[in-house]
Amino acid sequence: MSIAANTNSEINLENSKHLRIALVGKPNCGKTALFNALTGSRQKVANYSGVTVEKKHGYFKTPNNTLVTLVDLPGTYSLRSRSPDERVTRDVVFNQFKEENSIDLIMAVVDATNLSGSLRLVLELKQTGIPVVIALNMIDLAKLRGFEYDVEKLSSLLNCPVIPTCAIKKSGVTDLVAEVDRYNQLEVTANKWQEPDREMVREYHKEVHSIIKAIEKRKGMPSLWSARLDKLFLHPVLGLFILLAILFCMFQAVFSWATIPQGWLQDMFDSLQAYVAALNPNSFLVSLIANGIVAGVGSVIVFLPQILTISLFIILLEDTGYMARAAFLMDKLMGGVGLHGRAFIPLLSSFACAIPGIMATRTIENRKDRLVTILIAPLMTCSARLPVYTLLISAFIPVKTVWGFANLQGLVMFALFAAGIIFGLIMAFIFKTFFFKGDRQPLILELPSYKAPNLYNVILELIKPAKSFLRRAGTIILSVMIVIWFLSSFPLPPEHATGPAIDYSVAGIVGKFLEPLFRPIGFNWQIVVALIPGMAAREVAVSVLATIFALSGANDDAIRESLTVVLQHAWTLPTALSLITWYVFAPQCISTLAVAKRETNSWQWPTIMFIYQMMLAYLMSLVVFNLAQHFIH
Ligand SMILES: Nc1nc2c(ncn2[C@@H]2O[C@H](COP(=O)(O)OP(=O)(O)OP(=O)(O)O)[C@@H](O)[C@H]2O)c(=O)[nH]1
Ligand SMILES: [Mg+2]
Repeated sequence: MSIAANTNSEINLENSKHLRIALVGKPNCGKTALFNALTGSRQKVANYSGVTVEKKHGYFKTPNNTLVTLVDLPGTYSLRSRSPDERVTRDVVFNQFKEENSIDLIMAVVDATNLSGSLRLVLELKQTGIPVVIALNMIDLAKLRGFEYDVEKLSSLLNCPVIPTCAIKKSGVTDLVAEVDRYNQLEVTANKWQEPDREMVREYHKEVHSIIKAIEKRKGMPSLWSARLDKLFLHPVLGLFILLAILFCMFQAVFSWATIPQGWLQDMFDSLQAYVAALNPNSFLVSLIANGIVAGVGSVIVFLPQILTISLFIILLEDTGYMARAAFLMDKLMGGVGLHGRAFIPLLSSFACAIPGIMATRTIENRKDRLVTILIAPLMTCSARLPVYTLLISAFIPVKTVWGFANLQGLVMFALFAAGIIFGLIMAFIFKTFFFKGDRQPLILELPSYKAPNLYNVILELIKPAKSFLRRAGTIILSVMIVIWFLSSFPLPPEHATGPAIDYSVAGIVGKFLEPLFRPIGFNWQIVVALIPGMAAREVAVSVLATIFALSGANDDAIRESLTVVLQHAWTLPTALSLITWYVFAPQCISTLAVAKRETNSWQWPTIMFIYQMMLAYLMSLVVFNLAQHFIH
């Protein structure tokens, strides 16, 4: 069997042949699952089209000591390639990337439950002259649905090896690797591929049809369950209701399940902070560790259960195949504001983080549609906002049950997410009407069949956000917090100072200098100080507040209280509401702007993104602050 290895350095390049193999196939046929099975990688696998949007490399060695570089590619139905992600696949097949060598072998992945959708691409691939080996994947599902094929005949008709595989169970993988070892027996011919015109497409279809007729020993049935469930989930009224119910449960879960482990973590960090602080109240080092590191980083880490809860919901929606249905349901609504139906999945991914969301827009063909989607992606509530929302909601929104069953805090969180979506749609409408006029293309998206979520995959995908969250806490947040501690502690106050030491520090001075600018929207100087490093990573704002309040309280021997309680005393409700509003809209993330620059290849779009978000945030906070003051006082 193959030896899994992920990095170049693990492989001894001497004394071995080297082959470059590309995985090519229609979307959602299991290319990445096969890639992971062959190379031991952990690339994202999910049950909808357009999961992979860029090329990924992995490595393995065959029993004959051939070193293989395997390239996982975005799915495509044809080499004609329309959208940016599909173009990557075509460019790899035709060796358009200067920095890479040409492909020696194509591993064509064919969905055994849907041959007609897969074989046309195989016929095109055969035209390239590059040797092809076919993985007849999802053979388990095909069998289950009653399909039976004459594999040998398929192999002779297409004149290439065909290996039945089940990528998620790794079955057939050994045979596939054995075919790689027989590479020398395969013929390389000249490239005869031409961009297919209508007539050629018709010819291809005919050929596919006759191949299927010749090899199909028994015709299976499409999944009965999928058809039944679709009647429910795709129903124009009931379906929307179910979608809303699912999202509602997700936010309720954040404030019911997740708050329990969050409480444990909070207690742990509070005791740790108190313990460290008590070691030597006058030492700077102790203060740095207690108030800067433990209070700052701890205040963010306690939100891990929230991040995991939302991630779990999204992973389950992706893995079961529901996500593509949600895209269809939303298509009408999104079409109403001029958004492309394909914008749904990138926007939904932006709930985890705008960065993969913006990258996922590569599946959108039309540049204008893609730009609009990129511009509004940051308005979707990413997980980095969760700590800020949760903290402020816990501090200012009472724990109350409304309508007999709903948790009020969960409802407010739901409303914040909804605000992001609604304003995203409004902005899309404005952009589309004034800047990117154009016709709307219909959404063509193959609906995957429903599957029970794969436990291994769910755990694997859940570990990823947990890891990246903790990594952020341990790197960027930790380093920002150390800097913030210094800026909030020095210079030291003059000898007979009356106020807390932080008032005399750099952070205090800068915050107070900028405060007038933010006074109309109700922000005090502590918030202003928190917003600046919050640009590096949104959650940092929570850490900064924790440190500022820890330092402010350190002098007057106050009993250490949790940040939630401190905030309740320090801020008014209008201020809190204004800050929450700011977080819904403000461009508080440099990495998002950087990715927007990379994906659009210009500074123009991230600049527009920054300016419109800033204006929107200020304006909305102003409105909310004034309304709240008017009604609450
Ligand atoms: N039952 C079964 N499911 C499979 C098999 N291979 C993949 N899957 C599932 O099919 C779905 C799609 O798999 P991916 O590997 O993400 O497909 P892909 O071809 O990389 O998709 P894109 O990147 O979107 O083009 C996932 O839910 C997998 O778990 C298989 O052989 N049998
Ligand atoms: Mg993939």
